[in-house]
Amino acid sequence: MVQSSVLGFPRIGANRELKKTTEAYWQGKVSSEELFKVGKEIRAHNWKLQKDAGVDVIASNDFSFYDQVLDLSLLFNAIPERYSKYNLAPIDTFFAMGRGLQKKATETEAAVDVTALEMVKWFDSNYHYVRPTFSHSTQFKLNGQKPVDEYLEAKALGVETRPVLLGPVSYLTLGKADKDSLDLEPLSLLEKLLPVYAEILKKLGEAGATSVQLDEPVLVLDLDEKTQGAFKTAYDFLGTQSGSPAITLATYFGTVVPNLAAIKNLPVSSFHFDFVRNPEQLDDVISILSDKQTLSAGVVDGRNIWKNDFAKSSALVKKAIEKLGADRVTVATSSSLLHTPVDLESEKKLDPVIKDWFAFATQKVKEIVVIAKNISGEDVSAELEANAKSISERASSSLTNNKTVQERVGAINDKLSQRAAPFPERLEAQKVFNLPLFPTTTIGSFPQTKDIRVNRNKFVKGTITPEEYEQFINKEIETVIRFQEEIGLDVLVHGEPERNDMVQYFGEQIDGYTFTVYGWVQSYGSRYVRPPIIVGDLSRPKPMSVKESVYAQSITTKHVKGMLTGPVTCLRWSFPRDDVDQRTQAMQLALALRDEVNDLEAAGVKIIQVDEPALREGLPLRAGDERTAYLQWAAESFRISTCGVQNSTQIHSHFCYSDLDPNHIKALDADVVSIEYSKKDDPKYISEFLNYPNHIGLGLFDIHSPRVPSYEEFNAKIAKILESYPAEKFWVNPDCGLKTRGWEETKLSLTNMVESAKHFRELYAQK
Ligand code: MET
Ligand SMILES: [Zn+2]
Repeated sequence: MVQSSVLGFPRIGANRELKKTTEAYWQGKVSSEELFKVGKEIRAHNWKLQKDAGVDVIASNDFSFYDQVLDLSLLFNAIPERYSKYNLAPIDTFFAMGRGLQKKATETEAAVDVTALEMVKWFDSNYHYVRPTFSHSTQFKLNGQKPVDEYLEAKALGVETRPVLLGPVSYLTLGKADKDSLDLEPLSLLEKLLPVYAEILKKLGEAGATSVQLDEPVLVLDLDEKTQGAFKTAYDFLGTQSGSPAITLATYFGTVVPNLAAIKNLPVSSFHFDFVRNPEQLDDVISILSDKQTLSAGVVDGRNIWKNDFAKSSALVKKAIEKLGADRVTVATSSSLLHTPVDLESEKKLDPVIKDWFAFATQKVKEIVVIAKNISGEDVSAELEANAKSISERASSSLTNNKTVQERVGAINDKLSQRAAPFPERLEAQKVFNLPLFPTTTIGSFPQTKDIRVNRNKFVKGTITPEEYEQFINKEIETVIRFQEEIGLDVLVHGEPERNDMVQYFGEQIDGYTFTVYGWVQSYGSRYVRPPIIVGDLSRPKPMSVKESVYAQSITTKHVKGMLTGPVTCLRWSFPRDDVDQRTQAMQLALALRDEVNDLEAAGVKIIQVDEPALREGLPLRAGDERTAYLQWAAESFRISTCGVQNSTQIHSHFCYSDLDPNHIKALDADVVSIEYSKKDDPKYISEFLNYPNHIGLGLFDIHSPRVPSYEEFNAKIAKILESYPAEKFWVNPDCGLKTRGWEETKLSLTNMVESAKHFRELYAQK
């Protein structure tokens, strides 16, 4: 029998139970016991679901209350002193590291005030992990034993699992040196870290685990020699400890071929590779297996929602079996299913024709089992037949093709992606805005209050009329406008109250998209997104955002910035088609957005921001032709969206939560960009932006945290930046939109920020 394996299951719960309970815990409404209970229920549910489906290898320790990388930092005691010094309960230290904590002193407890650790995109996905942060004083030791506890918890339920942990080389490589230890090379800590890994593996062995999955996703990146060499050091050590479970070394999201030398001859029992992304690596990876090593073949996509093509997957697995024998091959998901929604069955509103093309996590679990059965010669002919029918119906469906759109994309020429004049000339034309030095602005969204959500739901359900809803939205816009006027912001926004999500809102107005009701996927912590699904060719039947921006502009004499989501971000934060290349989908979106930008301008909105926070995340993981091509079409699609305007119209763009390369941003030729910066605090980062030719706002406070930075803190930050950064290019803004924040902290933070900008304006006026 060929075995089946799932590398990890979504942990948010079928009804987002995790989010509800974690947020209630943060608000002090439920106890930690209640929180732990809900975590336990979700885990039990997930394990049982997989066991009932017939999966042979089920993961444990794939659960986390915030992030699995942060779990490891806690487990290994990589806790910077600024968190540990408060002696909080472990779960509170954990959350403080993930999201910061600010608490007034009480009679029994001291005040707490600490910012979060940096949060970064997980490879090329929209999941964010909390970056491990090391200093010279980091003392690795076991702090609790979460993987063991969860293994035993599953065992007690009658489910034998394979615990999963991020492997040591990836854990260190994905981390960084803390501010006080900038000369520290994370990988230099390997020798210190390995004994602690060995200790937890040994404990797992003692608890009865026969195998563990160690994820080493950095193997799909370009690695220097030192990092390549670290695999040998790490696994020669971990793979030869007596009493430790057998190791499956797993990679995903790309090809491992350029790094094969680094993992050849390692004493591990098994390798897992992603054959959804890179089926062509099969022969090469098989060639490094020793006689006893087994192969876990990732053939069901952990990153998308399309139904698996059983014929194709079976063919690949059979090819592997021909070389290795059936007892040495496992059928697996390509990666953890963390990146897919939980259950397609919850979707009652989807067009049944389209629904038949999809598989969510629960369905993917079943797919794995069917493929394994098929290969083992069990009779699954009914499933195979239904699958083949669904695949061929989608391929020939009229729902996916729009000739007009295809022709318009075919007619794209260079002129479409060039502003009429270069930046210096545009800057002159944009003096009409009469902005002060250090102009202040925000990134677009303001707090999405309960009131907003309630009214939106009423509107969706039809219990209030479109007119009533519009009135409600206008009232919200007015509140946001008045507040910004009051504190003296320079470029105002309408606050985006009408948007449930920055991609979904536009997707819903673009033909070719479809939507789920329960298709939530974790983005970070308790923040989940519901990516819309690109099913067919994309076009915009009518304006999407003009009404709200025009209303906002009509009630103020200050400049209001129109807000749009860029083509790359729309693409990246959707589930894309797998039958058309990404460039084509980006171009279709670019043309739809170009019409929108031009409509905004014609309606009198002369400052327009097109957000591209996902630009970096889309970058192919390895240098090479694919990456060069991506950078080219990504920038081109942004410029197609934004280059149809007058020189005097000011185009802004915004980027967040990724390590940005100024060259990628430069290619967009936006007049002003705002980038996340508050947690970077790294002089190297700012120096990279020194030569950025256009204007730039470095984010001054973390919007993921309720913490309010003081006026003095803003002053210190700005002063530090201005030590090297040219004043005339510098905009003042937060890291990102404020939609996840409450009004109280928003008011205080923005007021302090604006006051600080005014302070520097005065200082510079005297110069
Ligand atoms: C993740 S980037 C968000 C940009 C958007 N305009 C907002 O303010 O929410
Ligand atoms: Zn942002």
